[in-house]
Amino acid sequence: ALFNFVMDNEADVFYRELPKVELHAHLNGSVSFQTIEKLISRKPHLNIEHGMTAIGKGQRRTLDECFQVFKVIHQLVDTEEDILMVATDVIKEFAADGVKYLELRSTPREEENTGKDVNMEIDKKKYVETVIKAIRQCKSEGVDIDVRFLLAIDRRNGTEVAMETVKLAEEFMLSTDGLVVGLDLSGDPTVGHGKDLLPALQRAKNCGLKLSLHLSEVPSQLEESDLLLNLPPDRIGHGTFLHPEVGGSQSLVDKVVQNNIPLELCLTSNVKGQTVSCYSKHHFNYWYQMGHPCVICTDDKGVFSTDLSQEYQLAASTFGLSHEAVWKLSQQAIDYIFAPDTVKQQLKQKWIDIQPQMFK
Ligand SMILES: CNc1ncnc2c1ncn2[C@@H]1O[C@H](COP(=O)(O)O)[C@@H](O)[C@H]1O
Ligand SMILES: [Zn+2]
Repeated sequence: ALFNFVMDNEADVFYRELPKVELHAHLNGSVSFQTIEKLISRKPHLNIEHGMTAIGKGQRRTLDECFQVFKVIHQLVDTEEDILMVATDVIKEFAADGVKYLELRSTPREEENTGKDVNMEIDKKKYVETVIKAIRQCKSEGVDIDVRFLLAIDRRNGTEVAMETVKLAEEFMLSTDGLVVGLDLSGDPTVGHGKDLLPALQRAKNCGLKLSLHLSEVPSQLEESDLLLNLPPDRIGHGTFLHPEVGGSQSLVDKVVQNNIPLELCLTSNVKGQTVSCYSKHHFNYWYQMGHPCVICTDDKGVFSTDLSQEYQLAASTFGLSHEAVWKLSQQAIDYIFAPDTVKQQLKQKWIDIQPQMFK
């Protein structure tokens, strides 16, 4: 029974051995069952149970309920020690799943930890430094994965916090020698408006930070999506309701196509969060058929009880992709990473080295 929580299923060996690129992973949504166990035992007074932090097999929640889950996880992850452990565990888990390049994203948070040791206080700068420390530690331990970091703007927090986050990202881009590569715009899509965040996002773009924006994750955001597409962003998260068949518009699709903006697609996240009714109706099909750049991602592997191997296998079984097509899908994702060309070349070589073992 314990293992039911661990993972819905385990992917077949082909998908586990497939070298993969993960471009859409929220740190606190990626916390595994095992790590949650450790956090719960550190904080028994919170009375948090597993059912509150993950959505298991066959279960679904509204998107709104998903955002309640993040609040619970944030309660469990509120000290420097927690953040360091969570980031380290998440990186090692992605590596164990065959991910060779990972862009982690996380919202810098400040936690007062009132009543506890003053040393436990954490500010946004310390938060970012701690994630970077975890990335560097994994690297020095020889974990076989290249990890980059995107600072996330929670749309709920408005103009000023967004600008503050951009400045922080700018600072860290320079001081970490390119480990911080860009920004993410995320958070409850029903709260706040993209227009308030445009100046901050524009500034980010101007100073060389890359942008990955959650766009049209829920219906009826045509105006906001249009505004944000004019930036344009370097990648799009979800884009579930961009195309006309689901209430989007052809002009939005045209903007995405003309700017050749890759989509980060997260099948289980959308099905469990109920913005997509079933796997076969996922918009992966629409964009993939068109030959548009699509990258399979997990979004929140902990909360949605999945991993990247499973997501590739689900895409393949749902849409009838051959092993060759799946290989191509994972290989093409290299072109859409935010790290520089030298990194892309290294990854492409890795794929070339691994290919013969997988197609013998
Ligand atoms: C399910 N679809 C989604 N849509 C929008 N934002 C999401 C999300 N899933 C996660 N996040 C964003 O990531 C945060 C948790 O990780 P971090 O604390 O930043 O590491 C959430 O609070 C939310 O802002
Ligand atoms: Zn997301």
